[in-house]
Amino acid sequence: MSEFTKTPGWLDWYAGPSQPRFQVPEGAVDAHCHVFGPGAEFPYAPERKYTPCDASKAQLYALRDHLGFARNVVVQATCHGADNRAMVDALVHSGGKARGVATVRRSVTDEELQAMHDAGVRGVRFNFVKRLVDFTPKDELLEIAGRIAKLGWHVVIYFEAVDLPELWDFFTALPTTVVVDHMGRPDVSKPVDGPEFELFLKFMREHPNVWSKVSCPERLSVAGPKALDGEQAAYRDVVPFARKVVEEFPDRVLWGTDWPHPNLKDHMPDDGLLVDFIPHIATTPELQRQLLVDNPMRLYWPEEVKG
Ligand SMILES: O=C(O)/C=C(\CC(=O)C(=O)O)C(=O)O
Repeated sequence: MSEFTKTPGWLDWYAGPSQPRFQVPEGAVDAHCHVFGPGAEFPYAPERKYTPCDASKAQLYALRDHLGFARNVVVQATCHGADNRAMVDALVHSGGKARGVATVRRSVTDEELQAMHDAGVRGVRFNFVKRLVDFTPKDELLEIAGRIAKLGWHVVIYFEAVDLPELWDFFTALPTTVVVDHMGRPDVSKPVDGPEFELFLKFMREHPNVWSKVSCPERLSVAGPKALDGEQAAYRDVVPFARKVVEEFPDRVLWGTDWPHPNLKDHMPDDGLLVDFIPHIATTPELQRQLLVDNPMRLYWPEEVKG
């Protein structure tokens, strides 16, 4: 039993997800997911902004197998702060089938970075979503970026669309591949060809080192319908945004479940139905293979990619 009490109103991950109708291609990677604790083994960080339910590596890997994925990229969740032990433990027990993205502070040593590299970490996450983290000075982040670049790692950035103009200069100064979480969280009630999303597309167009995860429709959708009760065309308002990114940048997109879906307030999606969202945004077998296999393999397992 964990001594932690969940944040009031916390929604637990969906137990017993459906079998997806969409069969992901062989070797598919769930490139954005998390583990939470378990809190009794890997305590949540004192500075956390939420206390989740537990979501263990065994539960994550059972979901991977159920959905038909071959591998995972486990992203450090903010409830663990810069204590990467739960994430690293998941990598170490994955049989080489998981890579990770860490959160580190300036005080991290070269030995600690190397140990994380040996465990399978290939990136760091810089989070700018104010409800999730306290502010970290940009000079500290740039210093970290310079250090992890030497290991061949990349930077994952999480921010909300309205903050892109202010963060632009910082993002474009990063010396690594830069992966944006969830398309920079567009407001999907605005037009897909409006100025806000256009700015994000311009960010990707002008910077070939910028990639995007086209994930989290359940977080971005305003109008639904929800991925529940067998819904085969969920989150229709997100489709034009994600499809646009997939079609314009087919070799720089990633997809992930975001299991166990931290901080959802409205509903918890059925992960099987979330997989059924994929063919709505990557509409050909070629685009699906790039999104789910070729791109994540190039970024996270380059040593296994020939040529
Ligand atoms: O899981 C996500 O991608 C999004 C999150 C949580 C998060 O990033 C974290 O806790 O680290 C969110 O929007 O609350």
